[in-house]
Amino acid sequence: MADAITEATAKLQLDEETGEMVSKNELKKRLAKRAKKAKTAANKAAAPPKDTTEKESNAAKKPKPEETQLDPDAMFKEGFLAKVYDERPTGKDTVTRFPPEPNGFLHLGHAKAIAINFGFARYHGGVTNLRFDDTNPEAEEEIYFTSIIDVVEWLGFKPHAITYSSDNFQRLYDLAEKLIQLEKAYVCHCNEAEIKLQRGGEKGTSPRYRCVHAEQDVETNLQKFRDMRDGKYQPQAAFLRMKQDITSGNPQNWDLAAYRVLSKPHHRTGDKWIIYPTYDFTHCIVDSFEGITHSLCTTEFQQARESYEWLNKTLSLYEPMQREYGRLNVTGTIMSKRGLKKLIDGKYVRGWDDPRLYTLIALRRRGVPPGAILSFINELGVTTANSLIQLKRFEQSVRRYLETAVPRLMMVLDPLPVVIEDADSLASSERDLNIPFSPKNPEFGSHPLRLTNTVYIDRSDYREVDSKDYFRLAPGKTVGFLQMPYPVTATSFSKDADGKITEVRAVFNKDGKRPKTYIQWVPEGSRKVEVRVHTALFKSEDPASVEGGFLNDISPNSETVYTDALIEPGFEEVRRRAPWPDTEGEKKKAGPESVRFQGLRIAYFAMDSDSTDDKVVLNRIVSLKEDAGKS
Ligand SMILES: Nc1ncnc2c1ncn2[C@@H]1O[C@H](COP(=O)(O)OP(=O)(O)OP(=O)(O)O)[C@@H](O)[C@H]1O
Ligand SMILES: NC(=O)CC[C@H](N)C(=O)O
Repeated sequence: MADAITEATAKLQLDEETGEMVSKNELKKRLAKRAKKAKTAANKAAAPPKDTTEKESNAAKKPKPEETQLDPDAMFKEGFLAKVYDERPTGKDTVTRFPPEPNGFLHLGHAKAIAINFGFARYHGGVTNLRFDDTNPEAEEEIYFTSIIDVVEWLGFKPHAITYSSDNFQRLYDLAEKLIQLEKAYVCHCNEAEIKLQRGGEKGTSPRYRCVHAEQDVETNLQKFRDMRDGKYQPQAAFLRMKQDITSGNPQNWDLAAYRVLSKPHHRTGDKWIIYPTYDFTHCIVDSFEGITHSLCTTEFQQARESYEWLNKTLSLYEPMQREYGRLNVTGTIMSKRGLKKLIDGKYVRGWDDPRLYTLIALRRRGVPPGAILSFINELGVTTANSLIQLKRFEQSVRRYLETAVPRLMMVLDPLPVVIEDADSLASSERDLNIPFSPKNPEFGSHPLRLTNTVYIDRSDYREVDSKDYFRLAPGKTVGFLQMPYPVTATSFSKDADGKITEVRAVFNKDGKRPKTYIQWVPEGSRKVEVRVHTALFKSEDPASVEGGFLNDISPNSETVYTDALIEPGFEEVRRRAPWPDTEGEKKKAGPESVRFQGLRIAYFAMDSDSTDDKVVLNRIVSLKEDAGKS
């Protein structure tokens, strides 16, 4: 009997509706029963809600997670990115770049750009540069540089070179002079209102025209441009404009700015320069300098492709190919830098890396593995359409990834002692348990666990008054305790003056049937940990459009802290053996968040950066089932 139970518990599955571990057969029975019930309900309804019935019966035969894992290179093998490659099949000579502006922390959307640019080159045997697009000294700070490099590596990518647009300031300047000499650029002194009129007025519908400055000769333009460089103009008093094609239907051809006076010291070039090249002037040229074969960016740059191509062609430079993919946006959160800053300054969250945010440093702190982020992006696929994804879809991907990637441990959030009165009757082999870290994968190994006379279960798994639809522990009731040799029957309980149950007493049921339901427990001497369970920070799907702004949409209880949770001793080994899983990006530098595990019947957890050697703080990465814990 004892062996049979220990063996059987290894094969238990989670009943997502009740949160219990049950045998495969029992789960099948329950699902079939629920499907039948749903079907009857559906048939009874006036308009037959066919969808519901289908959904329910689909739930009963959900494919196993392994069966739904996608080829990690799927997004490069077919669809948009495969077509882009076919236009220019460069093989091992493929060179891409990921070009963030170092003016904030990267967010989940950027992970798509990283996965695409680095993944595309890697898939074709080429390389990728991490390029800091640092042409705007007004917003850049050192901390962003370090954090961006860290995040790229954490996602498992190695930049071929880390480059800076600013390293090219001299070459860019020389090319600007060349453009003037080619009569394709002029120094303009118009103000914003005048420029707007030249570009067709407020609606862009009145006739477009060039200002007098466009008529200046090369010498005048060169002199004025040098004067800009030498500090003879205040910001806004002069700027260099490209002479493109104002008759074109594309605003990106309407004599865009190439250089402006900013008079701000730059974090790399100091006060060497007071004029700075614009994005439109810089990006295509630096792509060309770096020999980029495929310059992949988001669709808001589609119109800019014309000026991108025009400039390299006009300057007779090597021409990279720009192609555009859809942005990744997620609902129910804020990702803009300004929005995040408000949340942080207002102390609504713990910082830029608060586990409730969707910056990549926050997802990392929360414990989301880099591989889960990459597989989420791969699953979404890449097209030219922008995608608006619900957070629960992201969480579903993370959950699916974690299911086979991390070990399982028993823990209780709100411990309730259970004294097993006949525990001393056990043989020592029944007390010294050996628990596998994974029910399926023997490579995860196992750890010893000693069954003590008093164990702790979660308070929510005990009820003072039993009922028919309740399957866990109650007076006189028997349930399985995961991995224990015998089922346990509750005999009595005690309460304190406030009516709170303080202790349950129980005995083994050595001759009983195999129980249908199993709950988790931890032995005496388990480690006390603080557990933080976060739910969505915002109440609505679209916080930005809530009246009065997104601060009015903040959920009052997005963080629950359990200060007295207990985790079984197997945790120490899980901690020692981190990272879980052992991926490229975490091998080199595994932070506390790489200590990940499934807390049986509760959720997936990771260690928080607030942890010390003595005090362990855990974050919930994601629940075991959709919507659990949502307020
Ligand atoms: N939501 C997104 N989905 C996919 N790619 C993105 C997204 N946001 C930015 N990128 C891409 O990441 C690269 C570097 O981004 P950069 O920091 O310059 O972007 P950004 O547009 O300023 O981002 P944000 O304003 O959202 O912080 C660019 O190629 C950009 O197109
Ligand atoms: N072409 C691009 O990928 C754009 C990158 C650039 N740093 C930006 O503004 O967003």
